[in-house]
Amino acid sequence: MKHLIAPSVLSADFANLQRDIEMINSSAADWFHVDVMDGVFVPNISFGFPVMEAINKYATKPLDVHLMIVNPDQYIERFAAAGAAVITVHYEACVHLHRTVQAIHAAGCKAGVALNPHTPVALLKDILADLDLVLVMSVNPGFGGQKFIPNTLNKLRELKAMALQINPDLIIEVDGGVGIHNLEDLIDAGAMAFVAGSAIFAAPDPKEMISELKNLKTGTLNI
Ligand SMILES: O=C(CO)[C@@H](O)[C@H](O)COP(=O)(O)O
Repeated sequence: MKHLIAPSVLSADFANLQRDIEMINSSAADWFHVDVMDGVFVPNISFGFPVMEAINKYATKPLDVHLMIVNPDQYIERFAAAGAAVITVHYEACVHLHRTVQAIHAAGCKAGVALNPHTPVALLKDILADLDLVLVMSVNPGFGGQKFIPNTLNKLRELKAMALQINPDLIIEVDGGVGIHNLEDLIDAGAMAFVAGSAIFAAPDPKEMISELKNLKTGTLNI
């Protein structure tokens, strides 16, 4: 399997959202990464259902929805109805994580769990078999344009080793400070899906940058 590129809509130009969505549609990207922030779980507010529905109206690729919100359970069906293909909740935001994962699957979506930089990968051992995806945060969630935290590489290696034992089909995604400068190291550490915001939208030619990210390492991943 070739690695997946998920441009983060958070870094798009919201005054020209349809234009940026169509750029992603016509690019080498695999998914749209949709960051929902509530101002409680993270110190920032992004957008909610109206924007998510607008993205879904024009997007022709799966929506990979990252919920940085408390009490995600109460919104899962609405995000599924708004077009989510993958719903990722935060480990740190869920008291009954297994129930939340069941609810995501019951809503017809793939289920992901995100880990903040300080949260050990080992805490996922007893839920890993039930997950489709783990999102390893390589910055503290809340803002685009932050610097990649190097310890993420150790976390990815540890998660990859766990996944090989427990859930070989698991998609390992990484988010925050990802770009052409570190993509190869991240692939080597075990990641296979890459969220990129500023690396794409601050590039002179965002569509060309998506192609560069997609084609950086030739061949297929050993997953
Ligand atoms: O979830 C988040 C931030 O909380 C990310 O998806 C960022 O939007 C990634 O932005 P860059 O670090 O790639 O600029």
